[in-house]
Amino acid sequence: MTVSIKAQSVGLRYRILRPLTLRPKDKRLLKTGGTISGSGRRQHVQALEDVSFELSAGDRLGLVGANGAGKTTLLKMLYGIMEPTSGSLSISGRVDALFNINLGFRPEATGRRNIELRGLINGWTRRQIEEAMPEIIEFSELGDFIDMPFKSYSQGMAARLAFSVATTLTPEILLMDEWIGAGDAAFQKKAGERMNALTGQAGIVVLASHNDKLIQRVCNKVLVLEKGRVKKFAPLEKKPA
Ligand SMILES: Nc1ncnc2c1ncn2[C@@H]1O[C@H](COP(=O)(O)OP(=O)(O)OP(=O)(O)O)[C@@H](O)[C@H]1O
Repeated sequence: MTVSIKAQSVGLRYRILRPLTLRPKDKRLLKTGGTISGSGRRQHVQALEDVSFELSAGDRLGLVGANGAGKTTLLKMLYGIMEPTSGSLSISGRVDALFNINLGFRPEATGRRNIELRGLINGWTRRQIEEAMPEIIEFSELGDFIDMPFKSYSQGMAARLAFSVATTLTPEILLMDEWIGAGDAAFQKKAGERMNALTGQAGIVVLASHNDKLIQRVCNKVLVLEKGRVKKFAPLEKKPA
């Protein structure tokens, strides 16, 4: 099976029930967020509208846009947490996501124990986990900290652990949020190389970030969202280093 993502005129509308207010609407055009509509208590936010793009094996997409432009909403849809309310989205390939570094990690458990737990949650066998363990620990470069509780890790150390676990047994489609920027320059370089390897093995990476340099380094395509609409979807020219 070939790995691919195809979004055709995808839209997503959040429904909101808000308390009644007599306060007049703020008519100023805001730069952030989708479009609010509706009347009375029943309102909705159009977070994505008419979003179309196609990705195939080997693509590394950078998802960019201002706060509230719809990046997280799109990632959640690609992950299958939410269905589009209009248009169609078809995805072939096993999807894995790294949205929030701390999500799913137990603060009191050691890094090593957390690797086991993550593995079990993701459906690995104990044997697979045992076999992958040395590589995960080595890639994370956490050294003796691997046997310290997760809560004693810095954000960057947590990012190293999360990334190492998620990419050692390679997913076909990897979705990621800004957090990868938490790693230091050396780790980001290594992570970038691993993402290249992953897409080299016919995978797809989608990375939402406000960090232009990171997107430039890691991605080959960019999707710019503005208030839920596609402003640009284009190949990314590699700038000379
Ligand atoms: N659960 C929700 N209910 C209602 N509206 C929501 C919900 N989640 C997000 N939105 C709205 O959808 C729009 C897009 O939000 P989203 O989180 O996708 O943006 P983003 O591009 O990831 O922003 P940021 O850069 O700030 O993380 C915003 O207008 C936001 O207010």
